[in-house]
Amino acid sequence: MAYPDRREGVWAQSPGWSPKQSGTCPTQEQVASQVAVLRKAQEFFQACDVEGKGFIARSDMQRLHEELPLSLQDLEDVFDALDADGNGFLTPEEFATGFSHFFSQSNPCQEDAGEQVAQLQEEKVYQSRGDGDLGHVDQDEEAQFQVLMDKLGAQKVLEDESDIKQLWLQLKKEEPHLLSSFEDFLTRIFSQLQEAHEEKNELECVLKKKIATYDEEIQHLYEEMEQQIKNEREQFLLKDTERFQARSQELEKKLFAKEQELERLNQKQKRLEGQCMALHNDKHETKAENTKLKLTNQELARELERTSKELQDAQQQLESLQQEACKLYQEKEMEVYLVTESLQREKSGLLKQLDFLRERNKHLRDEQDISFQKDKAAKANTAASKTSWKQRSGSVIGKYVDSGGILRSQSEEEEDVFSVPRRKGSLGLSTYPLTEEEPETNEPGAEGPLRRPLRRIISIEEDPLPQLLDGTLEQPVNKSAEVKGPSSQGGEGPIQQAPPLALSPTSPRGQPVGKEDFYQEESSPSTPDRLFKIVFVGNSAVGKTSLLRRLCEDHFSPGIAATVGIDYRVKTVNVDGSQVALQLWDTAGQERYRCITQQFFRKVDGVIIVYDLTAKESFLSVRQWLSSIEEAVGDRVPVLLLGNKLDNEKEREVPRGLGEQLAKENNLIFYECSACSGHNTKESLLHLARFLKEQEDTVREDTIQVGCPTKKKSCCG
Ligand SMILES: Nc1nc2c(ncn2[C@@H]2O[C@H](COP(=O)(O)OP(=O)(O)OP(=O)(O)O)[C@@H](O)[C@H]2O)c(=O)[nH]1
Ligand SMILES: [Ca+2]
Ligand SMILES: [Mg+2]
Repeated sequence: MAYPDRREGVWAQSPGWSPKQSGTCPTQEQVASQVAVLRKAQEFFQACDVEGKGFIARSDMQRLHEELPLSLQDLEDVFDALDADGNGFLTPEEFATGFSHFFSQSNPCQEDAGEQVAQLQEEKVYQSRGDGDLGHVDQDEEAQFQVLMDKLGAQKVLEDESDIKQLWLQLKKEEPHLLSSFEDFLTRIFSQLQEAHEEKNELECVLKKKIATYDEEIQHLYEEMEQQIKNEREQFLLKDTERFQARSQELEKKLFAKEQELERLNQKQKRLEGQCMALHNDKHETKAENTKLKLTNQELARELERTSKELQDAQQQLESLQQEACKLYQEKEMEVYLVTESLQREKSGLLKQLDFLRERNKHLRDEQDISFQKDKAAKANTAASKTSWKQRSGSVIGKYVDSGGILRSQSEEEEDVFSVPRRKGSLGLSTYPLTEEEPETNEPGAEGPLRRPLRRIISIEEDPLPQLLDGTLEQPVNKSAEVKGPSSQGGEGPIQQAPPLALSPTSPRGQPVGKEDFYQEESSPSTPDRLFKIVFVGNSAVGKTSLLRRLCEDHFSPGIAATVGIDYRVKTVNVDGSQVALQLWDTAGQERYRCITQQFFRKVDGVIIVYDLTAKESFLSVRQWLSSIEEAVGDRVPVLLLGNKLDNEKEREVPRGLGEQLAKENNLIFYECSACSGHNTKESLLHLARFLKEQEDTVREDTIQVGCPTKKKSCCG
C-alpha cells in the first residue's frame, strides 16, 4: 500500500490555494485566505492524524465524533467526499483540496478567505521583517521559489530541490531574462514528471487489481481443489468402506465355516475319544489273550522242536536205509553184470571155438573119408573108431557138418546160437560137465531139459553191466583174433584152452560183440550211476548198425555187411548232469533172425524201431515190430521210432507226416535222422535216455514213498 508522503511541504502545494488555479494570477487577498484555509486544514488534519501517520483513515475521522457536533454518518459522508480516489485513506492533498472546496462552498464571502490569507501573509511578513533586511530579501526569494515549486508540484516528484533552488537563485541574480524560460522549462519537466507519476500510480492500481484478481482466482482454484480433494477422499472412503464391508462379510462367512468345522472336529474328537476308550479296554483284554497265546506258542514251539528232532532222526534213518538199499542194489547189479559179462565173453570165445571145431570136423571127416577108403580092408580094426565120430557129429558141431552149410534154417540157427554158450559155459564157468551135455546133443532137434538155462545165458535178461562200472575193462578188443591161432589143435584141445574171460566177444561175422564205448560227448570221467538196455530193431538194411556206429564212433562207413545174430555196444551219455550208461543192442533185421530178436525184447528198458524213409516196406513193417514188442513186454517199454536216411531226401518214400501220425497213434517218440550225416542221432537217443531216467526216478520216488526199496523192474521178473 502506498501511503501518502508525510511532509510539511504538502500544505504549500495544495491545489485549493494554488495561485494559478484560477487561471489568473491571484490577488494578495485570495492568497491570504487560501493560506488561512490551508492552515486550518493543516490543523484539522493534524487533529485527525493523532499518531502522525501522514494520512487519515476512516477510523481516525470517526474519533472526531466526540469533539465535533457531527454524527458518525456525517463524518462518514465527509470522509467519502474527501476520499477522491476511494482507496479508504485521506492524503494531505485530498484533505487540503476537499477542505478548501468545502470552505469555498460554506463561506460564500471570498473576501473573508482572502482576508484571512492576506492576514496570514501579513503575519508572515511581520515575522520575516523581524529578522533584518537581508533576511527579508532571502525570505522573499525563498517564498517565491516555494511558490514556484508548489506551482510546479515538485514535491511530488523531487526529493531534493536544493540544486534547482541554487540554479534558480543564480539565474535570478545573474541572468533574470532567462528565468522565465527556466521556469517554463521546469514547468514542462515537472508536468511530464507528474504525468509519469500518475501513470505509475495507475499502473500500480491496475497491478494491484490484477494481483487481487489473481489472488481471487488462486483462492477459487484452491477452493476448487480443496473441494475435489474432499470429494476424492469421500469417494475413497466410500470405496474403502465397501471393500472393508465385503471383506468383513467374507471373513465372517469363513469364520462361520471354521466354527462349523471346529464343531464337527469336536464331535469327531469326542467319538474318537470314545473309540480310544473302547480300544484301551480292548487292549487290556488283548494283552491278557496275547500272554496266553504266547504261552501256547512257546509250548507249540517246544513240541515242534521235539517233532522236528524226531523227524530228523527218521530222515537220517531213512537216508541210511536208502544208502544201504542203493549199495545193495549196486552190488547186486555188479554181481549180475560180472557174471553175465564173463558169460558173454565166454560165449564169443565158444563161438570161435565152434568155428574152429567146424573146420576141425570137416577136416576130420575128410581125413575119415580118406582113411575109410584107404583102410577099407581093415574094417574090423576101424569099427571102434567110427562109432566115436558118429557120436561127435551128433553134437552141435555135427549139426553144421550134417547140413554142409553155415546157416540152414532159422530155427536151426537159433539152436546153434544158444547151444554154443552152453557148451562154453560148461567149459568155463558152468557147473555142467561136458559129458552130461553130449548125449543130448546127439539128437539135434530134441528140446532137452538143459535148453532153458542155456537160453537164459544168452538172453539180455542176464546181460552184463558195462565193464566201466567196475573199471576192469582195459582189455584189448580184438584179442579173439589172436586166440584163434593157438586154438587150432585137434580134439578137445581148443575147448580146454578156452579164451580168457577178458576177451572181447565177436559176432559170428567176426565183428566184435559188446564193445564198451568210451566215446562220450561230455568226456566226463565220472562213473555212470545207472544203466539202461535198449534194443535196435527194424527191417534189414534200414541202417541200425550204421546208426550204432554213428552213435558210438561218430563215424559212418557206407558198405556194411548185414548183421548176423546180435551185437551190443555201451554208450554213456550225460542226462541232465547224471551219467547214464546205455547198453545198445544191434539185432539182425533179416527175416530169419527175427526169432532171436524176439528174445531180446523181454528184458529191455527201451526199444528203437528204425525204418528207412526211402523204403516204404520198412515203414509198413513198423506195425509188425510194434506188435512183436507188445507181445513180448506189453506196452511198458518206451519206444523210439526213427526214420533213417534223412540225408537221402530225393528218394524219400515215406512222408514225415506218416511217421508222426504213427508215432502219435502209438505214443512213440519220433525223429527223422541220418546215420550218414549224424543229424538227430544223438538228440533222439538223449530223448529216450532222459525219458528212461525220468521214468526210473518216478519209480524210485514211488518206491521210497511206499517204503520198499526194491526196483520195479526186478519185481516183474
Ligand atoms: N544214405 C544213407 N545210407 C545209409 C544210412 N544208414 C545206413 N545206410 C546204408 O544202408 C545200408 C544198410 O545199412 P546197415 O546199417 O547194415 O543196415 P542194418 O539195419 O544194420 O541191416 P541188417 O544188419 O541187415 O539188419 C548200408 O549200405 C548203409 O551204408 C543213412 O543214414 N543214409
Ligand atoms: Ca484517498
Ligand atoms: Mg546191421
